[in-house]
Amino acid sequence: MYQIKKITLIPIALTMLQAFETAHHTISERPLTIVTVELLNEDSGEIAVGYGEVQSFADFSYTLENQSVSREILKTVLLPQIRRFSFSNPQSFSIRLNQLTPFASFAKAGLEMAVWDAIGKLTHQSLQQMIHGQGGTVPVGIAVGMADSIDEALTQGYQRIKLKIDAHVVDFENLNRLLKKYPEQQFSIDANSSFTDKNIAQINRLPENVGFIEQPLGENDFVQHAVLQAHTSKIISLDESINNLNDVATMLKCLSAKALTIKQGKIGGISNALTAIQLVDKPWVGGMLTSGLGRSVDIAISSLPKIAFPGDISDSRRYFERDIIEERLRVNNGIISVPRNYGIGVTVDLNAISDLQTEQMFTITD
Ligand SMILES: O=C(O)CCC(=O)c1ccccc1C(=O)O
Ligand SMILES: [Mg+2]
Repeated sequence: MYQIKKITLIPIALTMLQAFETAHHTISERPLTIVTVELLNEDSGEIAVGYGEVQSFADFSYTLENQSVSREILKTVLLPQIRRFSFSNPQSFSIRLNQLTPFASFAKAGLEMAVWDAIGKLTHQSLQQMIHGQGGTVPVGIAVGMADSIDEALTQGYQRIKLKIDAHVVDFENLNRLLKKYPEQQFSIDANSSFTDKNIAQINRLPENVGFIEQPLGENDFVQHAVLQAHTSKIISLDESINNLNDVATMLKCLSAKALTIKQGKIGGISNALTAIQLVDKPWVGGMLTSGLGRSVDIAISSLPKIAFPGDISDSRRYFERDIIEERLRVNNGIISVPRNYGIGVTVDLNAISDLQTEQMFTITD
């Protein structure tokens, strides 16, 4: 059995090399809360430190749980309870977290990520081994913000290019012309809820090389998405609509979409993500402008055999002036290596974390 001895929460902010523009907002600074968990293996007496990150954003435009809400729930609801937890694996830890509150998926995910990392280190297994992923590499895609050009994505051989669009302002003829210029290149479109049900014709006119459309309609529009999915041959993937496993159940019951954007940081953690992957037809791993730590988790999840499309996992040099891991996650011709070391498999750069810290650290001990 495992027991938590100490937890720290460290608010940090990564500086984007280039602002990332979506239909919701423009992100130039990426706040994260780093979670460290000191975990005791009660049988061996051994202790390991695991690292996780809370991936909510600064504001409410993408999801209601933002960084300050995540931290408040961690401090007042989750941490006081889990001090007394004793558990035998990450899955049972996740079940206990889900029982504490159906909300705070980002907060629970950050904590659970650190527990997976620590247990991997204590049991000498990589995250990929723990979750039964396969293969030394995975194919990856890149998300291109609305202000960015696609040239970098094309020259680097990404196996899917995700174009962020705002349906209110995009010129669909130009978009289709651009997409048809590269018939061999796989694309996806992320509308971030900017379509309405009046856009069905535009969706149906998108060329063949658009593999799927992410979150065309609003976060709560399960029924409207179902109507849309029934009237288009294109695959719809839900992102903003899915914040926990209940949302996955709703999506399946309503037939809202054929695909699901898996974001472990937003669905309550790795265990919940694995459950969602088993339940849906076409799961794939979406990005959250995460640090190298979260990106390494995404790579391991992408190596599961059921993953249907290349994930939003671009090179770790792409986004930030300074990252918080020592390794570079290098994309070569649209593929990336799966970290092999114990736990999440990367070395956290503690100097970077301390230099990027924005607010006081919070600590609890048993
Ligand atoms: O990390 C990435 O490469 C994907 C970026 C991305 O599309 C995104 C980034 C921040 C918030 C939401 C989204 C999204 O998928 O909608
Ligand atoms: Mg999205």
